[in-house]
Amino acid sequence: MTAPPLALDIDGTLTRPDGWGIDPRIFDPLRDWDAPVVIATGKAFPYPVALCHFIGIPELVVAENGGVVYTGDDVFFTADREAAQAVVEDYRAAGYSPGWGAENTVNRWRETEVAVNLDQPVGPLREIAAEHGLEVIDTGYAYHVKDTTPNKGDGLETIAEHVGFDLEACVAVGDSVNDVSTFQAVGRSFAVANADETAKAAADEVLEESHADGTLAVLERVGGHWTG
Ligand SMILES: O=C(O)COP(=O)(O)O
Ligand SMILES: [Mg+2]
Repeated sequence: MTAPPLALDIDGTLTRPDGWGIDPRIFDPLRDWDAPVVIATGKAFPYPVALCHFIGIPELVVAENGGVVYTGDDVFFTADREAAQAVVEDYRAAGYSPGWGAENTVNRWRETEVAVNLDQPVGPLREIAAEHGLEVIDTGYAYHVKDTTPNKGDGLETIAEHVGFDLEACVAVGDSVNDVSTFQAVGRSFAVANADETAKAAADEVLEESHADGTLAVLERVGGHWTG
């Protein structure tokens, strides 16, 4: 009769109905959640750490699409940034730009991949990434130039092992292709209504509600009366 561990994406999943900014309604239920809460995101490491800090929950974090994993005790890096940086240098040499401005905070603390603004041409980016043996994923919030190996699901497994919770009991919510590995790693997965087709196809259930409304509906459903 206890609450299940949670694996939650940020953008598209904890966001306000207009898609941007954290919905403040998620703070109290997550702070009071009676089981581990893992924030699994494509965003750079400081963002989910800060989110946990401001919610007031232990820092259990998968960042950079699995490139950085934090168990609360140890940090694991499963890729390095150098290869992605080389792709971006070639992209620049071809006349393009990551599209964030010179002193951007999107990539400033990013350690294992590089993000490119969605308003930049993705065709040449994909071509150059492929030449370097890397991939480009589109989360609906940014293009991520990354090593093909890391993913959120493997990061979540690392955290579950260290913290000691059962992934089969874990409930995940997400909205995009970078959440598919999370969905595959857990016992029960939900895609919010605004999710992309890949995430919807991979989820056990597609919610009627969008963004944080979807996540709040899941918390309502599974909180406290979970039987596994
Ligand atoms: O960083 C992104 O592009 C998306 O972030 P998310 O994985 O928390 O949705
Ligand atoms: Mg997302």
